[in-house]
Amino acid sequence: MSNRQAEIATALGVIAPFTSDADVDAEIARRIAFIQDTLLAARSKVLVLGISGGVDSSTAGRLAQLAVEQLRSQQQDDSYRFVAVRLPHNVQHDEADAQAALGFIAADEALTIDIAPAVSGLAGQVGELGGLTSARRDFVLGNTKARMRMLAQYTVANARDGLVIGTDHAAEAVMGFFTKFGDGACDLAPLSGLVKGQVRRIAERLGAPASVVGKVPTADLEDERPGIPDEHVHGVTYDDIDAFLQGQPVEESVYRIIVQTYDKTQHKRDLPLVP
Ligand SMILES: NC(=O)c1ccc[n+]([C@@H]2O[C@H](COP(=O)([O-])OP(=O)(O)OC[C@H]3O[C@@H](n4cnc5c(N)ncnc54)[C@H](O)[C@@H]3O)[C@@H](O)[C@H]2O)c1
Ligand SMILES: Nc1ncnc2c1ncn2[C@@H]1O[C@H](COP(=O)(O)O)[C@@H](O)[C@H]1O
Ligand SMILES: O=P(O)(O)OP(=O)(O)O
Ligand SMILES: [Mg+2]
Repeated sequence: MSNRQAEIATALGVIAPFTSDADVDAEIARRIAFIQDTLLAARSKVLVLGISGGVDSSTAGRLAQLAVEQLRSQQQDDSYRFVAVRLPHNVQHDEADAQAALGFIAADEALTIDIAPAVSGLAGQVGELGGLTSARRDFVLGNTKARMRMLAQYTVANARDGLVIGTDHAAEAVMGFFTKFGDGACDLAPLSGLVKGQVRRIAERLGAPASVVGKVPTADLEDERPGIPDEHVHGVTYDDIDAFLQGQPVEESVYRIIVQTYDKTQHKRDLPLVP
């Protein structure tokens, strides 16, 4: 393992590879306890999370649901709740996958908020967008969609005195693959420090259907190119990223892409710059 690999893995809190189902179970229990401790410390009883149909939000959502179910029984208090939020932009092209995710999570409550009217309302007021090519405008509005989802989740959380869950983990964090103050904004991030394969392993162990466990990761932010796989954008695979983070040898080109991307996106993992 190179010094940079070790330094980055440490900075992102990457945990040791799982060697058995017992390791996976222990990690599930630790993360459920983290969610519970966070709620108790914040004196909050409600968790809110957007469910896209991807494996990350499915896993974080199921952990949240299990956390509140246990709290209800431990605290003898029925007001602990998990609210799953569908946040399509108009009609989501893979809505069936999102419904399968909701079926697996079995949330106390499921809401749907279409973000399209808010996104187009804002876009109509921003003159700068008119001067962009259609592809560039679509990309810029992709980040606006991620931020609108953040606004929707915080609006629900504010109304319910709840906390917003984020789904960032080490394999996304290292690539800065989130919209700053969009899906990167949250109150607690229970998947932190996991690599992508570990998220899938946890999902599987929690009983997620194979279609959810094996769902191709996508930010799905662009209207003109729905469902672009993250790996096409990264230029490296999640297996490559996981291997890098777990200190295994990787191709020179993979190493270079990951380290360069990590350095370029450092501002997203830091607090805002101050004088
Ligand atoms: N799978 C996912 O989780 C996911 C989700 C959303 C977006 N994405 C991808 O992530 C990317 C989004 O990131 P982005 O970079 O386009 O938009 P972004 O808005 O997240 O980050 C860019 C913004 O960061 C600020 N910034 C840029 N350089 C800075 C610096 N050196 N110091 C301080 N601030 C700086 C500027 O405000 C800039 O507009 C896209 O590739 C998108 O597809 C992935
Ligand atoms: N379409 C969506 N509906 C609800 N929640 C969503 C949707 N798309 C994204 N989200 C939330 O954002 C995070 C990050 O998604 P990435 O695929 O990693 O970009 C996701 O886990 C949902 O919580
Ligand atoms: O965050 P999600 O649930 O959309 O998962 P993925 O990042 O794999 O698309
Ligand atoms: Mg996704």
